[in-house]
Amino acid sequence: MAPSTTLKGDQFDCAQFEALVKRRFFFSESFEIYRTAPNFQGDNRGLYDYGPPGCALQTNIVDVWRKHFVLEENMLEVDCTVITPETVLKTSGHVDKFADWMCKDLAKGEYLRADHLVENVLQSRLASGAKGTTKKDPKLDEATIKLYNEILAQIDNYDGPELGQLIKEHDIRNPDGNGEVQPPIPFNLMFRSTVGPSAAAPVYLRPETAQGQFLNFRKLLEFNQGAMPFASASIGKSYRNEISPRSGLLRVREFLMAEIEYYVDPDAKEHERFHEVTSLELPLLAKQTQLDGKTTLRKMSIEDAVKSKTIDNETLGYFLGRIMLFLLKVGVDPSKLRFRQHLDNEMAHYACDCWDAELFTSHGWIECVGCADRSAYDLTVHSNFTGYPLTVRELLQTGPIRVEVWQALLDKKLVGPRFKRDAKVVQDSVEALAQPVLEKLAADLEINGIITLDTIKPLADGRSAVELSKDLLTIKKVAHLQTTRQYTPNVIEPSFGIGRILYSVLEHTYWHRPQDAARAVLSLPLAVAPTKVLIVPLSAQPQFVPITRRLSSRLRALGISNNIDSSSASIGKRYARNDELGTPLGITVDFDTVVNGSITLRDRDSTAQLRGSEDDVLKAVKSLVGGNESWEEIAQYLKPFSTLEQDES
Ligand SMILES: Nc1ncnc2c1ncn2[C@@H]1O[C@H](COP(=O)(O)OP(=O)(O)OP(=O)(O)O)[C@@H](O)[C@H]1O
Repeated sequence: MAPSTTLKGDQFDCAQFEALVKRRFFFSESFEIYRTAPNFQGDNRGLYDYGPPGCALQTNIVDVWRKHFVLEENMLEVDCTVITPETVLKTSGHVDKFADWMCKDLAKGEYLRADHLVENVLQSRLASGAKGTTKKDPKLDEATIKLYNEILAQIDNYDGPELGQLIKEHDIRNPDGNGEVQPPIPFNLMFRSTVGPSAAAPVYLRPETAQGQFLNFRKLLEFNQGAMPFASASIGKSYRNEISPRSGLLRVREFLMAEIEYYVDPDAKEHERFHEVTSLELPLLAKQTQLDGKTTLRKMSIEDAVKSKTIDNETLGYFLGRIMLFLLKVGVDPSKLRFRQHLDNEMAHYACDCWDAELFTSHGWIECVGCADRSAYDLTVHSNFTGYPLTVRELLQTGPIRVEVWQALLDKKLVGPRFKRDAKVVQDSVEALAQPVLEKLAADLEINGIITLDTIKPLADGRSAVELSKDLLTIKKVAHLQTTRQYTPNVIEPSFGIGRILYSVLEHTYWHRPQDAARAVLSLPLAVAPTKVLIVPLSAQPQFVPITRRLSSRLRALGISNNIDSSSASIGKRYARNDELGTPLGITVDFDTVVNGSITLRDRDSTAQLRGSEDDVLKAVKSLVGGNESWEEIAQYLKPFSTLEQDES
């Protein structure tokens, strides 16, 4: 796709940008040197390694994320396993439904993601057909342009058969070779394996961190002393066997996710900190706008969006606001951010509203954060399958009320002698049964006279189920005065793809100096820049060595990452190299330093320089890194300096 991002008034140059990322080793393809090795059978598409600046940038983005969400909101962080039993993902719906529609080009033996195929072909027809210079690309008429734009505006709304219809109707072919493609079929995106030498137990690599959080809900609620609402959070790798990963870090098969699950009473989706975000203006692309075939953004305050029900509820609105603040903090360009509402077909069947934070890059608009109201779906299905209540019990505000509930009673005189050491486990397993499970078991017991109950812990002989007959167990409806209310929380889930954010930030902060297209800069914010300070001695003179070492050690003691560049390159070249790495500050040590101890501080973006004593400059650096003072403020106590500026060219 043609690059159309503009930065600081210049045309974004995709090739130059990619060369920088590679040259400075932010990231690169995994197993790269094997690609050309003889008989290499592997497929390394969608797999990437991060180099030193990429690692540091990722760590810093995650660090800002943790402070912005986990610490700021007292979220309960968990770290769960990647390897997940099939049963868990069958229950969550992933085994049956976590699939994309795929077309095969039989002639080429290529697999293509159906929605991406339609999107790419129509977009390139629009791009070349607007000019209509060749026979192959005749000028498109107004009606076709309108139709293509309408299809593109709701491309995520089509299911497989509908995509198949579009492919047929518009004669869409594989752009690589122009071959016809087969009708779309679903392809499950999860990587499957087995555990243990017997290979009997099927497992998957998790496609999201969410399920591990849901399964620990009960323990998290207890940890939180039963108080609602609350959030859990998790940062970890997820795996998706993408059909055709082609857009670098944006579509990979292994990626770092940071996910929040906010558990809230379904009848009270207000948020106590909503007032903090009400006046924030979000660039919204609502469902109706897309259905009208348009992509016009509407700026709306969060307060108005929630009031008008454009955004379903306060909690969802609150998180969209917090997501925007986070993205801006790590360096996203606000003019390249939008929140797009999911269309009905695109949204999971259980979700009631869903918005994606999308960032504009040279690959078009890319979803970087999904924010969905998943209702009570996940906790309910896991609870129903396991019989383990994933619910909340709260005192009724209205006082006691009379209700009918299912009650299970074990005959204590019989249970002890029959189950001996296992009697307590059996008793606890019966008590853990949720109401819908009890209702079903009551019917089974009535019909069969016996039921099989999965126990919450293994029994002494290793089994994990017992049979209970009518003489032992009675399940009946009883009336009682209810003083508490039990409900399954709804879950609001902001889900971040760290790699997509990192890549977009690199694109958004990339530009080059107007006087020289070869001098590229990454204006990464101080908070996420891989290295905060570059220390450069004017030359390789030995007298500078103890000074640069001391400066480095003092900065380390302040917790500020730094790097000494005492290579023989000119000072301008050394600064240029570090501008490409996004290093925001530079300290220069020169002959005056040896005489009077003064050093120079350079600002990456403006190349402005200030001079002062070592103590004053380090104080200024600490202030800048901590976000306590701006460049203009430190200029009040440091002196302007310009001599070195000429050396930079
Ligand atoms: N293949 C991938 N590579 C990198 N990041 C991804 C990938 N798939 C998902 N993500 C990230 O995880 C986040 C949450 O995942 P979600 O399931 O909502 O994505 P998705 O809707 O499947 O994405 P897409 O439609 O682009 O495939 C996304 O917003 C994105 O940042």
